[in-house]
Amino acid sequence: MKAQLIDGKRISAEIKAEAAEEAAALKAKGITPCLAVVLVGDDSASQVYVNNKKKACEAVGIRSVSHVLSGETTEEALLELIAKLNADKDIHGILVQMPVPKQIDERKVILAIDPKKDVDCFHPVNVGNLHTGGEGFLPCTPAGIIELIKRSGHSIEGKQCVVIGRSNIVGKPVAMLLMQENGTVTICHSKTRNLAEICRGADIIVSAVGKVNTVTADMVKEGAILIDVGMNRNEAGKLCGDVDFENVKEIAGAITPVPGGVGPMTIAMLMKNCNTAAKIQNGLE
Ligand SMILES: Nc1nc(=O)c2c([nH]1)NC[C@@H]1CN(c3ccc(C(=O)N[C@@H](CCC(=O)O)C(=O)O)cc3)C=[N+]21
Repeated sequence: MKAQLIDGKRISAEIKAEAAEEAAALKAKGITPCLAVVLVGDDSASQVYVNNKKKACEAVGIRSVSHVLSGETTEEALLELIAKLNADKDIHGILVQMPVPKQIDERKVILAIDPKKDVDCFHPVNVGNLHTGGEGFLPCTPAGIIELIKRSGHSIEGKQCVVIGRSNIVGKPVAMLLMQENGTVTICHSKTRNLAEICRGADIIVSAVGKVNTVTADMVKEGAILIDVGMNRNEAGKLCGDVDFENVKEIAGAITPVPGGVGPMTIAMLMKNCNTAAKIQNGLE
């Protein structure tokens, strides 16, 4: 293997250790950071993610409370719960696990969360702050990607960055963060005509599509950095990313594995955001 393996497990552990110190410092001031996790329905993948988030809170010393609602929950009932959590001074972060069942409008849910408690950074006020480079939360997966690149020893400044995917949770915000790090950013998507050619010009590729083999070896420049946000199952049912890892790792300069790359970073950054939320709500930031 030619490429450096970017170890998301190790780097996320580093960040969680920093978050644990921060949480301890807050507790010394009489503030216990607390995350409320809301899960609607009994999707098994969502249950696993929510459990992982609770475990991370425990390890870091952040309190967590969970609300598990039936899949038949009405939008009104969910909005009511969010209003209650917004008003609760002991709760600093609110995370409603996505996706929500179809009778509930995801956008209304996001708008209902107090921006000061929006640790996902999904609320338009926080998205706006992200775009204007202001203070506040950074979205967990995109911020985790920037940390992965920097903490594995690479700089973004002046680099050609290609983001594949334009979702609100990954593609668009990670493009913005890469630009703020002084990268030159191209965003590609399903209607992009010459994806392979654009990728071949990239120093950094971030793939967030959700499709196996979106990035193959012929699309990668020698020495490029590959960040794989994909979470797919292959024919064998094995978890794999968007990048053809086995072949790309012989060409790339650095590459993230799936699992063990971007996924753990998302949760580590969530822990940081919970501390930030507690600080904001106590006038410390
Ligand atoms: N409001 C909201 N906020 C989210 O942040 C959010 C969400 N909804 N809905 C679902 C997605 C997905 N997500 C992941 C987090 C960690 C891993 C993770 O740690 N993955 C590990 C292991 C995965 C496994 O083994 O199944 C890895 O990649 O190594 C994956 C996925 C957060 N999400």
